[in-house]
Amino acid sequence: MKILLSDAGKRYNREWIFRHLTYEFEQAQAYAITGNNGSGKSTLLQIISGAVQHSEGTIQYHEDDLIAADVQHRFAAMAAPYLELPEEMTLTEFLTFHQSFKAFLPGLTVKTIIALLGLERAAAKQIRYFSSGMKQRVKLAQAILSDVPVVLLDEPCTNLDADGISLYHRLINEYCAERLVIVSSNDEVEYKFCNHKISIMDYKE
Ligand SMILES: Nc1ncnc2c1ncn2[C@@H]1O[C@H](COP(=O)(O)OP(=O)(O)OP(=O)(O)O)[C@@H](O)[C@H]1O
Repeated sequence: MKILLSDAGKRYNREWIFRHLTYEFEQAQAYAITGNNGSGKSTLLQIISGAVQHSEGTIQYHEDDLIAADVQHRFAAMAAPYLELPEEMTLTEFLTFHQSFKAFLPGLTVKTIIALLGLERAAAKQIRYFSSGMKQRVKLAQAILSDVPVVLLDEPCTNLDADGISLYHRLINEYCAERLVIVSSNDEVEYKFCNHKISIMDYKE
């Protein structure tokens, strides 16, 4: 799996958020997108995920051949503070539902994932009653444990306590070595495992 950005740019109204971004993301590598608040890190990650449309240039996913733009989303999973969980579902219902359209990594079941997250006692609780840190653990699990080659993480340690941060590092170490991981963050705790760093500030006009 490769993601190729060629002369990519994004403009909101008259303001270019970034421009002339040419970059190759490769399998089994981890990338950090860094930059000041409001510089465009989340925007770039959402463009890579396909959730936001870029204004110029191209974003291509390749796996042997070029992957059509309308099916790129099948190859990536994302966790972000602004992506909501279905509040009315219980944790078990949500993970079962998720699995019906995006399988989890081989060997993982809804039950083992709940145990991995340390959320056994909340398995039958509606997500609306979860704390912000509990929700963040669930978001990380659905992104990192989905059976997809590309994992996109926006501010992955938002709302996590020390145990939650250890869980995050454990999930990365155990499940991400062979995948293409991109983290958008300003906090080294979130991206210290990344072996490539992209500063969005280098792609301002
Ligand atoms: N839908 C939108 N319409 C107009 N402007 C937007 C929109 N979304 C984001 N922006 C602007 O794009 C810029 C980049 O925002 P973005 O959220 O990508 O920054 P960021 O680097 O992730 O910030 P932070 O570190 O605070 O999370 C900001 O100036 C923001 O106001």
